[in-house]
Amino acid sequence: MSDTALRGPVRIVGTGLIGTSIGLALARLGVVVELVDGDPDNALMAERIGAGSRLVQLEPQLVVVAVPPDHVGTVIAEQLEQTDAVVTDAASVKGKPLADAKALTEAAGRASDLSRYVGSHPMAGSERNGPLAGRADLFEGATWAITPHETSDPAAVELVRRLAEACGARTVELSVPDHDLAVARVSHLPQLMSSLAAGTLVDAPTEHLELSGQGVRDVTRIAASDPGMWTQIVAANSPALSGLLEQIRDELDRLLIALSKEQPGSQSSDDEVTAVLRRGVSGAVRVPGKHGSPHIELVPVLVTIPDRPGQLARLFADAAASGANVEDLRIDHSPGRPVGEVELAVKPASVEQLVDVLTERGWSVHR
Ligand SMILES: NC(=O)C1=CN([C@@H]2O[C@H](COP(=O)(O)OP(=O)(O)OC[C@H]3O[C@@H](n4cnc5c(N)ncnc54)[C@H](O)[C@@H]3O)[C@@H](O)[C@H]2O)C=CC1
Ligand SMILES: O=C(O)C(=O)Cc1ccc(O)cc1
Repeated sequence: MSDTALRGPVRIVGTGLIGTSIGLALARLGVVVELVDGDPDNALMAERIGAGSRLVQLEPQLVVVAVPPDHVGTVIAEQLEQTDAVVTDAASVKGKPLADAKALTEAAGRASDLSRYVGSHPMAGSERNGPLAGRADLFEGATWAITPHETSDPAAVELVRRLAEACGARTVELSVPDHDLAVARVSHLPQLMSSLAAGTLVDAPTEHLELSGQGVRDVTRIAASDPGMWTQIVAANSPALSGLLEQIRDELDRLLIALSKEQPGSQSSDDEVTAVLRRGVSGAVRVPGKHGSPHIELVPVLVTIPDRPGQLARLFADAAASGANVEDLRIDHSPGRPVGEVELAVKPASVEQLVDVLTERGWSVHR
């Protein structure tokens, strides 16, 4: 294999959130996309929303496996056997699919097929699943990990890189074990922490929940993710995750001991709490900013907006008129309340100008 241009056809096996999003991104570039799914309704739905076609007569150049982690290795081995295509997958964990595919190809006496397989993992998604959650721009500006193994053909690696770039992502190449350690930290542990925090709300009285603000919404958003899928991800990455969970357990133990031994407010109990909070600040500033760029300090500017049609459009027009670039945006709106709160995040140099222009134009602004 020497031609590494992405020409298609691309066969997508698993037309849920990720498969459909990849199909939509490629189809809009004119690449022929074939859609395959164990659930015929999902393939039909993906076809209807323009992610490709269920019937493509041509042999695929590339197969993308986007099924739940437990099934990925089997589908990779099947596709390596049934086609001459390069095969990649999108699974959230890379060690288990590779081990499963390796065992199956070796058992079939076809170990050399594995040179056409290169693992990959788009680092974008959502707490929703299924084809209707798919979006052509899901991977725009996202990072996409590429995880070649020992016998991956360099030309196959290049083709998978072209796939990620065609979807608008920037690629990062790393080994399979490194990938699994990294995602344990930046994705799998955060998922479990979100689920644990949200779990404490199950029995909370309604009047407690009514006090919910943006903090609890941020922390619990991904707790709504599919438990079936995440059980598979967590099980497949258990060694890397166990180490991190032990670290958290030790910190929780120290915190609990400090809180139980001391009267609240006493010096050593406060020191332990402050240490936990300070470590959190130091960790949070290390999370890179959007598009994989280094973290930049942004300043939130809060604007109260009336809950009436057209108010957001007017706010954005006024923000644009100030010359400030809105780097990030959050809307906090509780149903039933007559106003919402919009947080515009801007670079420090733009704050003054933004606040002045919005105030002049009658907005209620606070920092
Ligand atoms: N949900 C997310 O945010 C992200 C998920 N991923 C990974 O992408 C993969 C797909 O995840 P989603 O799209 O979220 O799941 P999904 O649940 O939306 O879609 C999975 C699809 O695979 C189909 N499927 C299941 N087993 C199959 C088989 N053996 N053969 C053919 N089709 C089969 C299902 O019918 C379904 O349509 C998973 O491996 C996941 O770890 C990667 C990045 C982000
Ligand atoms: O919704 C979010 O913020 C996510 O982080 C989605 C996500 C889920 C699983 C992955 O393997 C990668 C990304």
